[in-house]
Order: sequence, then C-alpha cells, then structure tokens
Amino acid sequence: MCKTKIHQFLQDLPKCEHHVHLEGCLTPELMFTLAARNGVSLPDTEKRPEFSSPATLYERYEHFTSLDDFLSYYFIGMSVLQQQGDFEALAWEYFQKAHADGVHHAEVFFDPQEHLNRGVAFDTVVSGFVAGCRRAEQEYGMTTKLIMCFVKHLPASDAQKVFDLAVEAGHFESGALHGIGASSSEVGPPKDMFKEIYATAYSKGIRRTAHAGEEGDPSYIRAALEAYKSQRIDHGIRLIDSPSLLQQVAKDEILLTVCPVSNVKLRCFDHISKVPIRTFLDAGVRFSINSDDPAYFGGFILHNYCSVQEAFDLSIAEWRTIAENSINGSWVEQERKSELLNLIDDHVRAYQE
Ligand code: HPA
Ligand SMILES: [Zn+2]
Repeated sequence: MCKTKIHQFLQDLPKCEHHVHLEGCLTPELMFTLAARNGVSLPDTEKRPEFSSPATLYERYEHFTSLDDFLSYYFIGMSVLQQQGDFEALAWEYFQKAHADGVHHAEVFFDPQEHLNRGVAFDTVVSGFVAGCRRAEQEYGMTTKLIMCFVKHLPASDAQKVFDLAVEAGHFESGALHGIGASSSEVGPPKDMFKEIYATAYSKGIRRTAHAGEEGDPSYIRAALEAYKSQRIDHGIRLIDSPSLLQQVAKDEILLTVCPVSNVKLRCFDHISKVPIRTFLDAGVRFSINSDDPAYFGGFILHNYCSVQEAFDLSIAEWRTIAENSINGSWVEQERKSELLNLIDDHVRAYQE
C-alpha cells in the first residue's frame, strides 16, 4: 500500500481530520507503559489472556465482532490515563502521526464522562489534551479543535454535569473546547437522549455533531439532525438505506465524517469496497475520510485514504472534491479555509504538471 504515485499524492494531499477519538489513539504499548507507571491493573490475564502483552492485544484487535465489542476494549484501555501528562502524551502521539500523514487541521474527540467516573478531574483531562493541541499548533503549524463527546451508555444526567462543568469553566468561550458530540453504543439508548444539552448548545452557538447511522438505521441520523440540530453526522453510512434522507443531507450540505477502515473492522461492511464512497460522491453528499480509533483499527488517516483508493480507484478530480469538502466542512475560520484550499490547488497542479 502507498507505493504508487497516487499514494504519494494522497500522502502529501493537505488533509483535515474530523473524526478521531483521542482515547482511540492509545496504542497497546502506551497502555502498558501508563498502566505500570500509574499502578493501574489491566484485566487478569488468567481470564483475559489477550491482556498479556501489546502483541496479544493487537492480535485480539483483529477480531472485533461489533461496535460494543470494540468499546469494551476501548473503555478498559483508557482507564490507564490518570495524570495531565498522560492526556498530553496521548494527544501528542496522535498529532505526530497525523502530521506525518499530511493532516493540516484536526478536530479531535474525547470522552470526559468515562474519566470523571474513574475519579480523574475534568481539568486534568482538558488541560492535558489542550496542551497536546497547543504543541501541535506550535511545532507543526496545524490548526486543532477539541470536541467533547457524551457517551450514550451512561446516564444523560452525567453528560449534563460534564457539559455544565465545561460551560462554567468558560471552555467554549476561551476556545479550549470547540463543540460537542455524542458517541459509544448506538442501538439501544434513546436516539435523542441528549436533546436538552444540544438545545442549550444551539442557543449558545456551540458547534454540534453526533455519531449516527453507524450500526443504527437512518432514523438515528434523522433524530440527530432534528432533535440535536446536528451540523455534521459522524459515520452516517446507513444513509444508503434512505434515498430521501440521503438527498436531504446532500441538499443541506451536511458533512459526513466517514471512517472506512473502522466500518470494516467493526463489521458494518465486509470490505472497504462496500463503504458507500461512490454513492456519496455521485449523490453530491459531502464527506471527509477519517481514522476513528486508529490504534485499535490498524492505521491512521493515510491508511484510510489509501484503502479507499485501492477499492475505488478515484480520479484526482474526485480526491480534490473530497479534500475541498473536508476543508469547507471544517469548523475553522474562513481565512484558514482559504489557506488550505490554496494548498490543495498548488498540490493538484504540481501533480498534474
Ligand atoms: O466508532 C465509534 N462509534 C461510536 N462510539 C465510538 N467511540 C469511539 N469510537 C466510536
Ligand atoms: Zn467515532
């Protein structure tokens, strides 16, 4: 993979990432290091032999059976994060990889409820992740935004508490946090369980996105758009089951943050070629391509771009459309968008000369 000329083009193509969970960037190596340093016990290896070493965990990650199966590992993994420096180190590891993959602008998710439930202070989490973001901005000239996700498997009242903490701390006004999202188990919890929080966010002008239509049917996407007034949809792949909603999403210029490798690893599709990339392109649905939980799914953003290219053999004009849509769908100032659009123009011209 990534040996041919087009793969070099994809590596150097200026990218925006909109759908990556920082906790999903925790490699087994860092997990074991932090567990030892912080005195955190990972599961008993008698009962769970996959927790014997990074190698055995990587092997287990090859066989996720569903979103919830993956999430059970994801939530155990993040339990090793305890100190401000752990959160900073995790974010910095991600930004180094993203930079190497040609990411210029990254909007990254994190799940504060899980950390608070383990007794980690909200400020420890936010200040650690913010420090990682600032370092990426200073060292790489990247632009970054932090998006706080609410998790659907915990009570909505917990989500409300964490949202109130963020608002009271002035994090949205200061720019430490930029938006809200909703993630974790999809099918089961009420589709609109955070509707009061999203209504408050809307009234305060806080950006809104939500995971929907990953395992759940199109009614989950409709609920995110209607009950949450969500400005983006994370995943949204089940739109293929509703041509009318697909047309509406195209018309309303809602950006889908698609994660092709994740969709195969979590068995939403049996092969990348089934991810509706071609359908979305043909219908004029805007989407970006993203890594979701790269440490668990075997590759960062470039791996997703290259896997899509292998499966769909897209033209340079189609890649240009994807790259431009992902810039236009970013939550960043117009001046920065123009700068990134110019970089794409230069890159495509240089390739064609
Ligand atoms: O792909 C995902 N879906 C839902 N929740 C998540 N949390 C981390 N990754 C995911
Ligand atoms: Zn996700």
